[in-house]
Parts: sequence; C-alpha cells; structure tokens
Amino acid sequence: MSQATVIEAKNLDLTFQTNDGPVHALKDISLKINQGDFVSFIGPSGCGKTTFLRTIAALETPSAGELTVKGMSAEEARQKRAYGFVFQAAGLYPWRTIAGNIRLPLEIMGFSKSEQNVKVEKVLELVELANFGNKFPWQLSGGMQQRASIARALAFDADILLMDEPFGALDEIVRDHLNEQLLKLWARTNKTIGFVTHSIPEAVYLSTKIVVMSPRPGRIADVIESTLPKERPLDIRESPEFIEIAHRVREGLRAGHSDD
Ligand SMILES: Nc1ncnc2c1ncn2[C@@H]1O[C@H](COP(=O)(O)OP(=O)(O)OP(=O)(O)O)[C@@H](O)[C@H]1O
Repeated sequence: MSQATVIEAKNLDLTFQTNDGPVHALKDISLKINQGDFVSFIGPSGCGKTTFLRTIAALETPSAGELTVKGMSAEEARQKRAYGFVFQAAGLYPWRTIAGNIRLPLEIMGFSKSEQNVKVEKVLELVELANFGNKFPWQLSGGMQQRASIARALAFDADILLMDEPFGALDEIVRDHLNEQLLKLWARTNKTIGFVTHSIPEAVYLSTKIVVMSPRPGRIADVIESTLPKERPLDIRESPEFIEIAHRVREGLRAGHSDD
C-alpha cells in the first residue's frame, strides 16, 4: 500500500546571515516523508538537524528550494496546526499543573472547557501519566516531564510530531523505556514522526527511515529504509539486522566526514 507524502523538500538550501558572515546550514536537501513514517535525522553536531526540523515547522525560512507540508507551505501548515513540536528540554511552566500545561495550547486554540478535559485525559493516558494531571512539573522525574511535553504536543491531535532530541538529557535506562513507549504510541496513533538524535542505536531502534547528514553545510549523506519489523522489543538491538543497519549508519556518518 503506498502512503501519502506528508512532507516534501526539494533542493532546500538555508544560509543564516550573521554578524560574522553567512553560515551555510543546509545544502540541497531533497527528501520525501510519507504518512506514518518514523524518520530520524542523525549527523555530527552543527550539521543542521535542528535547522531542518525548524524549517519544516516554519520557524526558519529556506534561502532556496521548495518545502511542502501536507501539500501546503510550511507557514500554512503551521497556521493549520499540522504538527506538534517537542523540544530538547520539556519546557513545562512550573506554576501550572501537568494537565494545565497540556491544556495551554488548547486554551489558545479556543477549545471549550469540556473538549479540553477530554483531550487532556486522552493524551495523559497515551503517555501513561493518567494519574499525574494534578501534579506540578517539579513533582515528576525528568523522563515523566518529557512524556508530559510529548502529551502537550499530541493534545491537539496533529498528524505530524516533530521531536528535537527529546531524550538527549536522560539516562540510558529511562531513555530505553521512553523509546519503547514512543514506538507503541506511534504504532497506536499512526502519526508521522520526525526525530533528531545523536544516538545510532536510538535512530535504528525507532525509525522506518534514517536520514544520515554530513557536517555543515548539512547535506543528506544516506537515507536508510529500515528492514526491521514494526513490532520491536528492546532486544531486537542484538539482532544481526539491527547491527547491519547500525553499521550502515556509521558508514554514512564516516563518508559524510570524508567529503570535506
Ligand atoms: N539562528 C541562527 N543564526 C545563525 N546561525 C545559526 C542559527 N541557528 C543555527 N545556526 C548555525 O547553523 C548550523 C546548524 O545548526 P543546528 O542547530 O541546526 O545543528 P544540529 O545538527 O542540530 O546541531 P546539534 O546536534 O549540536 O544540536 C550551526 O553551525 C549553527 O551554529
């Protein structure tokens, strides 16, 4: 079954103008992301992963090339709330409860109180925080706070979830657990996910498609379609298929480096 393309970049280029001169962040990026894909972006620090994600979210404007999100310009897609964005830090307001934080975008969007309640409850359940709505952020662990921020991004039911290194600051055990939960959530909701990471195992474990980027100016060094099944227990990381894909990611990272 062929899936609809939800994000398409064609020959995208982005140069930041700074006081120290131009910074060429993205170069000739062409990529298609389909409905239900889980796409990870991996590459060396400063290669433009965050910039690309922010460009999809219309938080940056490309200098050249084309970008469509659900057939619209990135700006139109932003206005239509086509995606939720999860940042590196949970970014929860300390004076609001967890439910209050998740409710905030819904308040801004003008949902009625009863609609807000239904949506908040639903997403709290999705991220397994059903009993924590009345707690304040400081009463939750780092991993739970990050789950709450995912819930906030899911609350208005956007089809696309953009995640910028959401688990980078967490210890490995918590991160493994959150990776497992995120995969389950993705399977249940059929969202399209764009995910930035520095971790090869995380990228291979989560993704249907891995985009390996070269050092700045960020280009696509390789796009790997995963052969792993959709159902992935954590110990799949010891399977020969997993190790082979991880090896190809590593090769892509190395090849990208040797271009310069
Ligand atoms: N607003 C900006 N103005 C000027 N330069 C910027 C701006 N945002 C990013 N850059 C530069 O663009 C390049 C790409 O940055 P970006 O944050 O996208 O990289 P990254 O791959 O996400 O890095 P990391 O893995 O370290 O988070 C970097 O050299 C960065 O300094």
